[in-house]
Amino acid sequence: MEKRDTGCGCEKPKEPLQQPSNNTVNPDGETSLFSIGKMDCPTEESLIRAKLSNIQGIYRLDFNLVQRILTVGHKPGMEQSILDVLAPLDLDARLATWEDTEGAPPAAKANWWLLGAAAIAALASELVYWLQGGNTWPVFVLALVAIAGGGLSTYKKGWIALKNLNLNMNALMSIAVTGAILIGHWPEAAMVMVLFTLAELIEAKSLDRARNAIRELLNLTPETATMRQEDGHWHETDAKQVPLGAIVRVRPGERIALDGEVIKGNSAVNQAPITGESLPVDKTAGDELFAGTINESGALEYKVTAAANDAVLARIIHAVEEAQGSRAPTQRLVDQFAHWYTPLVFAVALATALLPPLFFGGAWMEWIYRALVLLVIACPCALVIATPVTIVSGLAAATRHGTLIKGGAYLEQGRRLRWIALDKTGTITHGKPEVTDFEPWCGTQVDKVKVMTASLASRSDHPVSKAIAEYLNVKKSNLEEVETFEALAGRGVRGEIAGKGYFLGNHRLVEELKVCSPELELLLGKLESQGKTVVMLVGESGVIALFAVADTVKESSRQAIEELHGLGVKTLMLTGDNQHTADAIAREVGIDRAEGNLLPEDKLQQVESLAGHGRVGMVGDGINDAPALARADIGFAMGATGTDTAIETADVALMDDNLGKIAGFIRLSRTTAHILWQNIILALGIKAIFLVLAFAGEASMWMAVFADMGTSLLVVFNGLRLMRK
Ligand SMILES: Nc1ncnc2c1ncn2[C@@H]1O[C@H](COP(=O)(O)OP(=O)(O)OP(=O)(O)O)[C@@H](O)[C@H]1O
Ligand SMILES: [Zn+2]
Repeated sequence: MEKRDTGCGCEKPKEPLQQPSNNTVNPDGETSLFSIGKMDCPTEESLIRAKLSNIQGIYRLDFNLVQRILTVGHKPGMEQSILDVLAPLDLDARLATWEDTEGAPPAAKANWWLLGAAAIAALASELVYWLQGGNTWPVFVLALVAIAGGGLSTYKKGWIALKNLNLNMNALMSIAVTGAILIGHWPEAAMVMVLFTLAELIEAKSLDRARNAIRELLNLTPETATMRQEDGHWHETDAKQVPLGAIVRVRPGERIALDGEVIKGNSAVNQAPITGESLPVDKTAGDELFAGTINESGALEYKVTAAANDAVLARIIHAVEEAQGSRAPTQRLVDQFAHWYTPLVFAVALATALLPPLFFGGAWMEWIYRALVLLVIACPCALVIATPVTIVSGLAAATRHGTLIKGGAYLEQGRRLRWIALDKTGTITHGKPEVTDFEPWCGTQVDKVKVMTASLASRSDHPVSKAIAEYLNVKKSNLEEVETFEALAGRGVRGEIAGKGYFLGNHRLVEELKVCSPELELLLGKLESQGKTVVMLVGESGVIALFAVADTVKESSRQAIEELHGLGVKTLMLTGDNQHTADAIAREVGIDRAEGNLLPEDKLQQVESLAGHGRVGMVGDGINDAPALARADIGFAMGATGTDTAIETADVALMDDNLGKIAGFIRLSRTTAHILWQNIILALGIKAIFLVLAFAGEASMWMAVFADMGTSLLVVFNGLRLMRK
């Protein structure tokens, strides 16, 4: 259990963001994170897996290659023994937490001078060999210098792998280089070793870029904040030291250092770092501010509401980093393939070295050489690295646009969505309805009706109730005491005032109470066909008054729906509101189908009934949409800056309430899939070509290393391309 120091003893620590949920859960188990400093190429992963997977008490292993984090689910108290098992692998393993992964350990320091000298020695060896027409002692010496300078670490890692009966790239390279030496190809052995080491270094560097892409978002928050001291002076303070409740000042043009609530001043704030929307938002006393956003026009004073490491932005970043650990389906497929590929090529190489000379009179030296080339080709590195780099770049791009994706799997699945179900209130509309009509129904005194209604409505958080309470504007001291107050899901509220029962609710409720009448029905029909929502105050003698409220459609909704249709995605509106209103709003924004009068479980059922027609996404703002959001293949939460629960429960959280982000997400998912397949075809294609060439004796060893290095770099850069999307 990890605790955050919120800087205030009485503050309850927030729950850590959820781990991706597709893991086996063991109720009495613990989860530990290990930082594996030298886990660069996926080859190290299989080494660790082989070591740990057979140990009693370990039930889960998750590798996050990009962050170099290994998550182990195990019986309590096993941390040290896990470290002991990992120690001989020499991978620099240590216990870690998500908080202290601050910039994952940098790639092993490259000794460029040594590598440069090794490269010169290798080239010189090649040159001398060519000038003197054969292997002379200077050729040996130069080649040995090159191999020692460039390849010792490869040999060391290769040896550890071989000892563990693991054929990783280092093992294959060590065998290939040693083999080349044994058959007298000295300069080539030297060249291959130097090139391989260089390739590894460049690859590690490019992975660092992907790794830091998300971290860089965190650098958006200033290190210091201007805090008011007890004596009223302003003082520049380390942002991490600012306690909750402190008063902080931010000048125009400055970035906001901490989450807070404005207490003084007016300004426009650019919230793009969080919402991806660069249109400034006006802020005044009482409004929320987010760390990392930019204060544009005026000076603001605000009260700090979250410690630095608890800011919305910090929590987003942790969520995305954890999301990188969950494997996308393609990645699992590729991993499985790689698992078989290397041993298979190794077997083929062995056969190539032995069979032709033994049975078909081939020349030994020639066929052994071809076998060695095959070994070089056997590395699946490019293939295995291609997927995580692409996915992580995609996740980073989405985060930059204010879309928080909770796992690579969702990014991959997004392009398959055929239906999007949308909630009405707060998703398509602003969710801030206003009262348009007030009609007393029976001859009760209007003033009394207002007080009764306001007393009930002010007890509820529902937008409709809030609108009514605001409209009636009854002084707090005049409100009646409400007893046994109760919210009736999808209907309204009830409570007792002065011993008498009252209801405030919709048509469904009125029908259930059997107090409807044809006259009422007529008026309801008229108001509803105008897109209004009607609720009624009901007393013991029947309906007392009618209130109609109308919500406005967001300007962005119409275009967002059009974009979805353009992508071939069908839309369905699901709402607890009446069918007339549902139809009116649906028509206004161009939604394909609308279903009204739905209770939360009906929304779930609607989503379920779509499941037969391809993947289904559901967009909602939380409360009565939760079951449907959970059932959908991808659940989208709107306006996640407001609620922590949205960040934590949804599969994809949209940081502001612009529906257009859904189409953006689907497009990004399609591009990601494109690049993924490009990468896989590229990696496999180049291998296939070289396999044939090597077999035909047309490929030399260092062509093979070049090809391998080139492919790795190509797929990494191709993947990083997504980051600019
Ligand atoms: N607390 C309440 N006060 C007043 N009316 C309510 C309340 N709760 C529900 N209602 C009535 O019941 C209807 C359905 O409510 P529900 O919360 O299920 O969905 P909704 O808010 O209308 O919209 P959506 O499903 O699109 O989010 C509301 O439109 C309203 O008429
Ligand atoms: Zn009726």
